[in-house]
Amino acid sequence: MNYPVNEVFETIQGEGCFTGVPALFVRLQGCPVGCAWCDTKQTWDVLADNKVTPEQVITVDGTIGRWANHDGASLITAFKAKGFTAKHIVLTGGEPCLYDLTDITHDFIAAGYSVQIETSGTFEVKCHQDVWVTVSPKINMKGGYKVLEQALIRANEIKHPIATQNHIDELDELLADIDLSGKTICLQPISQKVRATELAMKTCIARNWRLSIQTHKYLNID
Ligand SMILES: C[S@@+](CC[C@H](N)C(=O)[O-])C[C@H]1O[C@@H](n2cnc3c(N)ncnc32)[C@H](O)[C@@H]1O
Ligand SMILES: Nc1nc2[nH]cc(C(=O)O)c2c(=O)[nH]1
Ligand code: SF4
Ligand SMILES: [Mg+2]
Repeated sequence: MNYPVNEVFETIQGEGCFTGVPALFVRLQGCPVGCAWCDTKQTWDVLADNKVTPEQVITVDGTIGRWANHDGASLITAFKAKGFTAKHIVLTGGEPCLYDLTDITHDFIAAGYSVQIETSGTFEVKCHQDVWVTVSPKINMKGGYKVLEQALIRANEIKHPIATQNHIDELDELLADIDLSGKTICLQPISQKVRATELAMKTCIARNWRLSIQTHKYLNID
């Protein structure tokens, strides 16, 4: 199956449980969710005018939202051609679960990579059973509670972006009926704001949750 790929790069995972792990990022183009504070707004629309060649997306984009079709095999070939050495692949976006990720995650795992998906939980998560699923729940968004609940049940990690106490209260309400055993909960301050970071730290200490700061933004790397 082909997927619209916006960019591919090797870096250090900056967020969540795998913070610090060398990783190959595969960012898929397309997201209809529309978070006001989204840091990758260029990935929202899949515009025919922005279609480029498959070779052109094997590098950082950052602003344009250009895309090209790839499948798992063509991406693995591209990783090798680039001399990438990371063994962990992060499928992000955009919203990667707009697409059925069964094929691509099977290809990556068969090739010996560990795989993580970053998703908003607004579409059903379809992937290999060994994939680490990070759900960053987008509450009251398109998709509805049933879909979000399915994603939260599948999640290995729930990484919630927060700015105010209201965001924490919403998360409490959302998680009230979910069995959280074996899942890690992280709070991630929105846009490195000082007050959000203080609130996240305070709440993580009180609840024994994990703080996820976007370390790549402090390091000025991709
Ligand atoms: C760009 S999203 C792509 C994956 C998927 N659409 C999602 O929302 O999880 C990757 C991660 O960045 C987080 N994120 C996006 N913009 C952010 C911001 N300004 N501050 C903190 N986290 C942000 C999202 O919540 C998500 O955890
Ligand atoms: N270094 C780095 N870590 C990340 N973790 C999640 C990211 C994302 O945009 O999904 C991201 C990203 O864009 N860069
Ligand atoms: S769901 Fe993810 S990619 Fe989509 S707008 Fe929200 S943060 Fe951005
Ligand atoms: Mg990012």
